[in-house]
Amino acid sequence: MPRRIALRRSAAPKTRDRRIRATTTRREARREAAAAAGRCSSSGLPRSGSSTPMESSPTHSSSSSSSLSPPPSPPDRQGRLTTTQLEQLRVEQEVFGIYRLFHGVAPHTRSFMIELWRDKHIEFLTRGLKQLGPSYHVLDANRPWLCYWIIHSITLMGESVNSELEGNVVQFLSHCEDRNGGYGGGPGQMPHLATTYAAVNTLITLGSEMSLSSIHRENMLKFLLQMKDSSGAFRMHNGGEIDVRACYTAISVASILNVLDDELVKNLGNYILSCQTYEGGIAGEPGSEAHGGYTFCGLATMILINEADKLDLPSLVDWVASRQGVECGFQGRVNKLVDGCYSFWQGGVLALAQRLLPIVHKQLESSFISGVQASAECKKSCNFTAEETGQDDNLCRDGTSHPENEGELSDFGFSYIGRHTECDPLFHSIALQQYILLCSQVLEGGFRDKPGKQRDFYHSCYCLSGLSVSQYSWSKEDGGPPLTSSVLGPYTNLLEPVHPLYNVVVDKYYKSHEFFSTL
Ligand SMILES: CC(C)=CCC/C(C)=C/CC/C(C)=C/COP(=O)(O)OP(=O)(O)O
Ligand SMILES: [Zn+2]
Repeated sequence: MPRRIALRRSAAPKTRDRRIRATTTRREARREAAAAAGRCSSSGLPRSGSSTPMESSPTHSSSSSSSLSPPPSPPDRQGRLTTTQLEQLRVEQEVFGIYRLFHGVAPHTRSFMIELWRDKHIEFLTRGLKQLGPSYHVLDANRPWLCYWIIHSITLMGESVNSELEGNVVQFLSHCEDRNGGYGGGPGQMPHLATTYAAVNTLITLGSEMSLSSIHRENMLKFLLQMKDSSGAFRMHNGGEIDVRACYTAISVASILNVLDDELVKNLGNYILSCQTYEGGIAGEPGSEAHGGYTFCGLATMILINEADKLDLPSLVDWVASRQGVECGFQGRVNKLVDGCYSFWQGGVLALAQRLLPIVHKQLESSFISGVQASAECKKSCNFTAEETGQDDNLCRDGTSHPENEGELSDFGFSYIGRHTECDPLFHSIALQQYILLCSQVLEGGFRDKPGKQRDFYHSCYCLSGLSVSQYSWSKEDGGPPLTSSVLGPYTNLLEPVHPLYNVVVDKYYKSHEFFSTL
């Protein structure tokens, strides 16, 4: 599959130049790491080859995984394992995963187990995408989602689909677009906010002129306004349910396409606020239980409409941080099992909150005396200054609203990503990478909820998105190459960074921002 790395420098504004440099540095760093490891493919990825010395030599004994046993043979220099090695590794991975689920500590971690099996993932994902053709009938109302999960996953690994597949996807999504705006789950189906979000994120991730210009923004705005309820919230579809997911998908689409207006935002913040529970997290609708998926949707929406300071952020952060368990992964809600997909839903919330820490401190200070002490403690480790956090952001840092400081509604997603933080991650990022690579990664390609479950495209997308968020969680500037110590396993495991508000790869976001801000 061809790899497209070319980025046009010509009319790029300053910020974009900075991004291009960051991208180049990231790719160079990954390439250098691959070269040092003896894997010299042009993209820095392990390459599949034909016969290798490892394959023709006798395999190492299939002895136990005790730490007294001799160190395992590494995979060959091209990153391939023999069938016997693969089988042994699978058994070890299952045992390790199950062991971790019950005991929460690693018995013995073998270095080659923590490798990201890129080629296998790309193979699994590309095969899935090709199967989405006209004869596809499984999950028929979900095809835009499948496109997004697969194409976003491929892009996170620094690859892209070939132009024929891209053309097919753009054409297919055009058939799903309603002539009055929005996208349905398949051709001729009723437009729905979830599939609209999936279709728009797919087209932005593909990123070509053909792809971006296929979206009819005026109709989209009309559709979004139709989904707006008098309460301020949104419905998933005409006559459909109202919930926080609908609010997020509507606002994410409006913001990224640069059509967000006051009418869409009216009373929305109060609705989301009414979904924050006594636990600290956010529920799907008022009166329900807090859940990681909805907490992500609620917080991202509030940031995009510049009302994050209305939420009780200290209790939200506290609730989400407490969802990372001894197994190293995240659970979605209290008393439930960990699951790889929450690596993004919960990990993403903490990545967002990391850049809201000045508001968290202010809320703690103005609440009660123990809050002031906690804030002082926290400040000592975070070391904020006004200049560091104040670069063209319009979020209130004193917990109150200042309409005179407010910028254009569609700017909040853009200014958020350029923001600098001195704060360390709010979760254990290496532990999360362990869960994703050791328990969720399937060696034949793809990711799963947990050991014992089947791989699927949804979990592949959100495990990889969570992995990216974790790898960059120590970076003080968004998108800058992380230190090797922030990336578990070989540096070739490094993924592309995502824009955590929309969950699209940052470079793709910048390209779309440039495209839609000039229209
Ligand atoms: C953008 C968009 C559409 C976001 C969706 C966000 C999301 C994942 C919401 C979660 C929905 C939910 C209540 C799952 C619980 O399932 P469960 O009971 O099977 O899982 P659990 O035991 O882990 O809670
Ligand atoms: Zn899941």
